[in-house]
Amino acid sequence: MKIFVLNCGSSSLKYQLFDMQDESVIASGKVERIGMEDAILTHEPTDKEEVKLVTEILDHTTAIEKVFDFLVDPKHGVIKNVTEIEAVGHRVVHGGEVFSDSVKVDGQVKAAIKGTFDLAPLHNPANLVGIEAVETVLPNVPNVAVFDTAFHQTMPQNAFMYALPRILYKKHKIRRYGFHGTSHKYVCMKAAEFLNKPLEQLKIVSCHIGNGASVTAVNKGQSIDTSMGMTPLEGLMMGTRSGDIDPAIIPFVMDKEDLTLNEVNSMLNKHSGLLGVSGIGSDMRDIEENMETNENAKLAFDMYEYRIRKYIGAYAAAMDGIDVLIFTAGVGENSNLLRKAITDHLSYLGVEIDDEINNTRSKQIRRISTPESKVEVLVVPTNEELMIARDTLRIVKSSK
Ligand SMILES: Nc1ncnc2c1ncn2[C@@H]1O[C@H](COP(=O)(O)OP(=O)(O)O)[C@@H](O)[C@H]1O
Ligand SMILES: CC(=O)OP(=O)(O)O
Ligand SMILES: [Mg+2]
Repeated sequence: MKIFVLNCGSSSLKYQLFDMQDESVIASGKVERIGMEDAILTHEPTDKEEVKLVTEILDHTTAIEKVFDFLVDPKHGVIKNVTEIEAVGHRVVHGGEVFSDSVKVDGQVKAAIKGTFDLAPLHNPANLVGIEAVETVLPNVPNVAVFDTAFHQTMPQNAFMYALPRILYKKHKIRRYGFHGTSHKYVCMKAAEFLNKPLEQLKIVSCHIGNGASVTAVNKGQSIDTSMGMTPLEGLMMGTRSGDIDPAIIPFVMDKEDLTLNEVNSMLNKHSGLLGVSGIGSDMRDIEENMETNENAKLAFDMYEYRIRKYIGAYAAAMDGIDVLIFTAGVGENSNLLRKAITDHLSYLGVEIDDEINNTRSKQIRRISTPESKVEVLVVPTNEELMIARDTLRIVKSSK
């Protein structure tokens, strides 16, 4: 069965086409700058040459039509007809309290996704547009929604409630939800497999450190706490997001700088984090390159690392110990410097890493701790798209 996976952002989309017989990727790609005259579509067929198209793409439906054109293109295509696609899986960032598992999309599901627009204004509208665009282009194919929040629905109340007046939870569902669940779930499963131990026996701290970043405490296979909250802004310092701050700063800055709600939201989500502190950029590679000579870059790195380390300590406390520490996503998989800086300060937990292995680049799952280390420290490449494809297959099969 061929399954198409779509991850729609507000101005971009990423896709992968899988052959589920052996879970191989037939093609992948992305469309950036949707809404502009010079949008960029990059299509990467596994067995053919990559192709880039710069053209006007004003909305997601057009973007998806163009992607499907490439999938069947005589030169760059990988399938004869789009009808070969039997199901489509969508990353939906916010599932609110309604969804604790992936679901087949119908009118009710779409209404529920709409109902969470307020909780994830940057992500969910784009995700729904993606679903509706596929419905237009492939009207008879089942769509499955896979939620970032689903894995965290096992969090206990003491972890997910904010110490705010209770009425706000009742009226507006203001609580912590957590994100990157698909990734945290995948890497924990992979780690247990790699260690040849049942997931149900492990206390895992999973660090998904990408552009967006979150740490999750996974006890016996279940998420019991995570650093992101009602929105993907809480917790760690990120590429452009502030993470935890004193909430009193918001009205203070609005008053002093005469900022509107939109402006302060944009400051916290798009102009803070590594970018805001370093003044250089949001990409960890740029921070690392400048860290020796630029003290703001050094400070940004130190703050970033310190926050992750504090959350690891907090989650060791939450689970009364830790057996496995996982690093994943763009920064977590690639930055040996960051992993070293964090783990050097975890000796109180019995963490010890092998510098040589940590410094070796690889795309494979690997152990970077020494045989003496009391905690297994692993680098696990994440694969949210594969997880979405698997869930899509499971849901489509079970609904037949
Ligand atoms: N070699 C590297 N060293 C340090 N950071 C890296 C390296 N390669 C990629 N990154 C970081 O990974 C980030 C992207 O991570 P990714 O998980 O792809 O994010 P997202 O899915 O949220 O866009 C980039 O912003 C960059 O900072
Ligand atoms: C939820 C979230 O932060 O996603 P991303 O890392 O893709 O920005
Ligand atoms: Mg990501």
